[in-house]
Amino acid sequence: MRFQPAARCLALTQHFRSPLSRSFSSFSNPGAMAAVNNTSPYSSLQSPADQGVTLAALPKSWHFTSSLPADPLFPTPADSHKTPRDQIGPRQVRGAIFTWVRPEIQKDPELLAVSPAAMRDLGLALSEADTDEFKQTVVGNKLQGWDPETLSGPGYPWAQCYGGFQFGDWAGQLGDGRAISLFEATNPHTGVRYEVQLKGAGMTPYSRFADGKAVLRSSIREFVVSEALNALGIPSTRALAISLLPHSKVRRERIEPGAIVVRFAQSWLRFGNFDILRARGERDLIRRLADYIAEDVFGGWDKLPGRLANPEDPSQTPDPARNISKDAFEGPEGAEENRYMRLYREIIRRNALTVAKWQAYGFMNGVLNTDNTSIFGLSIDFGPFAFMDNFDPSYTPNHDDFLLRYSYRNQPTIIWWNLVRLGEALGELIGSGPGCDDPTFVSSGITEKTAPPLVARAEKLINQAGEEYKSVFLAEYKRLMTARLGLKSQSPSDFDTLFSPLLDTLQALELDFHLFFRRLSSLRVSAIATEGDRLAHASRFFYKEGSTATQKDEAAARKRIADWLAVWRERVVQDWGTLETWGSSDGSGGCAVSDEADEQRMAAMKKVNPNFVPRGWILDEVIRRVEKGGEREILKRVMHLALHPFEDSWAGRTFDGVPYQGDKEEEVRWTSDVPRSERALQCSCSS
Ligand SMILES: Nc1ncnc2c1ncn2[C@@H]1O[C@H](COP(=O)(O)OP(=O)(O)OP(=O)(O)O)[C@@H](O)[C@H]1O
Repeated sequence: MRFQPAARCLALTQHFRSPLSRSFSSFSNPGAMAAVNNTSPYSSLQSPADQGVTLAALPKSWHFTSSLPADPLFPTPADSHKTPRDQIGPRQVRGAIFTWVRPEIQKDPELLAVSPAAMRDLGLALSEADTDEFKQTVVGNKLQGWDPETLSGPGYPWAQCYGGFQFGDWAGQLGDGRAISLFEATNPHTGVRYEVQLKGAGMTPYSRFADGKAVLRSSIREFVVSEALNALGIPSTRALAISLLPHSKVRRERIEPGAIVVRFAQSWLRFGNFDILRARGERDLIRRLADYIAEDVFGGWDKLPGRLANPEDPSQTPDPARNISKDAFEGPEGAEENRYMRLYREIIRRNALTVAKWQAYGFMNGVLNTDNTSIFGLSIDFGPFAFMDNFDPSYTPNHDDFLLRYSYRNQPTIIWWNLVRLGEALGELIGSGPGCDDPTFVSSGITEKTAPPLVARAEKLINQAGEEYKSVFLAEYKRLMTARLGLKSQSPSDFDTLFSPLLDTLQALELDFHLFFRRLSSLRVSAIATEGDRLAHASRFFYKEGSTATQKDEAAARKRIADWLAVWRERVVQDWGTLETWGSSDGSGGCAVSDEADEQRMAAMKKVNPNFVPRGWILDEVIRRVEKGGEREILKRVMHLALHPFEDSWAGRTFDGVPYQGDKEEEVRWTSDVPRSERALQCSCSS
């Protein structure tokens, strides 16, 4: 396996290490959202396609809390509810996966915006956003499934206990310090179940030294990016709504307005949920949590991927077999894989796919600690995230990340580093192989005698899994880059001849990553048939004012881009050309791309190369205008673009039968060159 060609986007080879070396201990009418100017627009936007249900009718459950152990201090919801809210302060919580805790009551909350796509995906009618039931539920004032009078009901809110490695060091107990889950909701049409959660709803036992609040600034960022990532096809936690808390003044670097984002995910479990149990030696809880994830989150042990045909060469098994029975063991003696290995494999593969998408789309989380790495493979926790402006592999959006640990280039390595920590937590279960259900092992764990083969097996399997991670990552990265470049087939030489030279060129010439792909999407093959054509068209990739790099030697910059375009054009002709079109305007030897085929290629490229990404400077503008100017519509407009990122334009068009007014000038500005002073912004972790 070669990693050199991908050096611009991954540095996987350096940081692989012996895994156990340390210790063993659009809603149906998504266009609707921004189509209006009134402050409570949603009811006017119902369309016949709105098949959603009311919040009250949405099927709800509490599998998480009924399957896993609660904080012993509050064994039942009633115990928690009877306790005055201000007495549920920070402390260490042992022997538990979560604590029952209700959100604080919020006075005069103002619902600022909802994501129509999120409403749709949850199965909610958009008109629900206008109801008091909805507005009170999304800030935690109204609890679903709980009657405060009788202190009873099918469910009660909770906060999770987790820990984490932050910037490589063990940070101890973290937990949901300002997130409180309300219920699980199952979309009645799709059957997909989500855990619905508030962020910024008050203190929990996991708040440590902080206040349980979230500021409007970071809430807007999370609200928009969660939905933007999902619209780009990148797995992410989601955001349903954002509310302003007018009476909440939050102290950060300055006093800022408080807000609550209601968000949802198929699972909010993080690697940190296992880290804390391992750190505390709570091995029975590790097993219980692993069982819960396999059975409840992933839908059953038989859904998990089995052993690879040839673990030495994972690329031979791009889609490992599933439907393997819970108790099956696969593999040779000393490397037998049990169901916990299959669970680990599922988590590895999901995260490999997600980080490949981040790399292909130039997204950086900014703080990839283990408490910010999802068991479900979702992008999770949006602090100092960013989309790449100028392509720079060493860029980190995190102002405080001096060592560039979470820079673009390092993301694949870091996710693997985190996966190894997870492997350590699951190591005993993975290493036990065919003995995982042995009663002595289950009750008492390993002994001096049983440890060595167990450790050896776990080490072997986790190391093998590292190869699988790389393989899944690379395959997905190649797939996406192939699509982004408008190619139908993959060639083994693409990494060396196309991808790496492109990334090198973007970096050397300080070109914008996203604009490059989008502008390439509308470049006709017939327009770059000759060297002269290519040199002429090269400048479309420059900033209007030229860049520092191109100003130095614009002719050389044009030449470099033209050379790359020549290689790209050949590959496009290979994939889209036909002998029948010989002699067409393209005029390439023996085989050419018809105008019709080229139109198809350009349309396909536009479907994978976004015109809009919520860059730092755009979010800063939105925040400024909402905070200082009291604007509200801008939130709806930015969300509309985030939910329809691949369109050429938005204002004045109709989306799913609903006219969208928008703001033409604004969207042209937001999809053009990033203003010079606003490129590659960084932000701090304060939120
Ligand atoms: N204002 C706050 N009050 C209480 N706890 C906080 C606050 N800010 C952060 N935390 C806690 O500190 C830890 C790390 O914070 P981080 O910023 O990574 O997470 P977050 O943004 O609060 O949460 P999430 O990962 O759920 O989006 C988490 O345990 C988080 O709950």
